[in-house]
Amino acid sequence: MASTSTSDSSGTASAPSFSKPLSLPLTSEQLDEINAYLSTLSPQQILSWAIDHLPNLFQTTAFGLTGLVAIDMLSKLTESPPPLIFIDTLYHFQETYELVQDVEKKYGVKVNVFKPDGCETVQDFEKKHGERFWEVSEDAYDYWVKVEPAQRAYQALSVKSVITGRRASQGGERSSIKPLEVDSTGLLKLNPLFKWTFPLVQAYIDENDVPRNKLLAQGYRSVGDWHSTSKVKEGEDERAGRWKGRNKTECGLHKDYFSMKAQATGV
Ligand SMILES: Nc1ncnc2c1ncn2[C@@H]1O[C@H](COP(=O)(O)OS(=O)(=O)O)[C@@H](OP(=O)(O)O)[C@H]1O
Repeated sequence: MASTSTSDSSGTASAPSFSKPLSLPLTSEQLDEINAYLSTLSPQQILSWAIDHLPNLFQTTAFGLTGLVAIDMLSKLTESPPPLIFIDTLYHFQETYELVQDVEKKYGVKVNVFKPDGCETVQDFEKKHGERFWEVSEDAYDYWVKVEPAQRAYQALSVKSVITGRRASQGGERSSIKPLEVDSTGLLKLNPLFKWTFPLVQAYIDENDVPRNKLLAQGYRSVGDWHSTSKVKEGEDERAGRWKGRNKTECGLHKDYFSMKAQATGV
């Protein structure tokens, strides 16, 4: 797949012209070229480019503020925004489940919900894995509540590309995040707000009256499972309330699938 580049009159931005949708797999040169271009764009422009270029595109979201900004932007860019994927770990706060309904109602977008394998309720999950399984093995817990259901979702829906809500200013492993990534399974991951800071995200949410998690008004900032999410103090990092006091900053969804699977299943 050859690409041609076009420069505007100022000579600053160079738009690689790839097939629509992109044909996969991308070479590392193509990925670099795309990232160099996307890095010059606004989140809305990145999302428009994604709608045109990314095959079988979905948005994976836990309805965090960043994902909500993307949902709102997409609703203003296209009549048929990418469908959503929500991995229901069964341990979300009630307020998160209410937010899912608020978003469905306001935007009329389809939410594909995937739960841990063979489980409809927490009781089902605890029958299989025991109570407080996250205290037994964090990695195995992450695999069975998020990584495996996500992989099942991608296969069931023939997903080739997802929009995520990760940003560089969230720090840790995200500090050097690029607009477009290819994971070890070949899935394309687009991070349209990779450059935005928390205040920018918050201002967009307020200015556009985007529905948000009611827990935010109580001092929470980043919301995951109830047993690993706490409030943050003024001046603390936005993700400081996730796995507080533990040496952990990621839920496994954005780690290498094959090593997560091997750790949890031995295969
Ligand atoms: N449960 C679930 N279902 C679907 N997608 C999910 C889920 N958890 C995380 N994500 C995706 O990862 C983005 C970052 O989430 P977080 O900052 O909460 O971190 S973490 O992934 O939980 O470690 C998150 O961004 P948002 O869209 O802002 O929520 C999603 O793109």
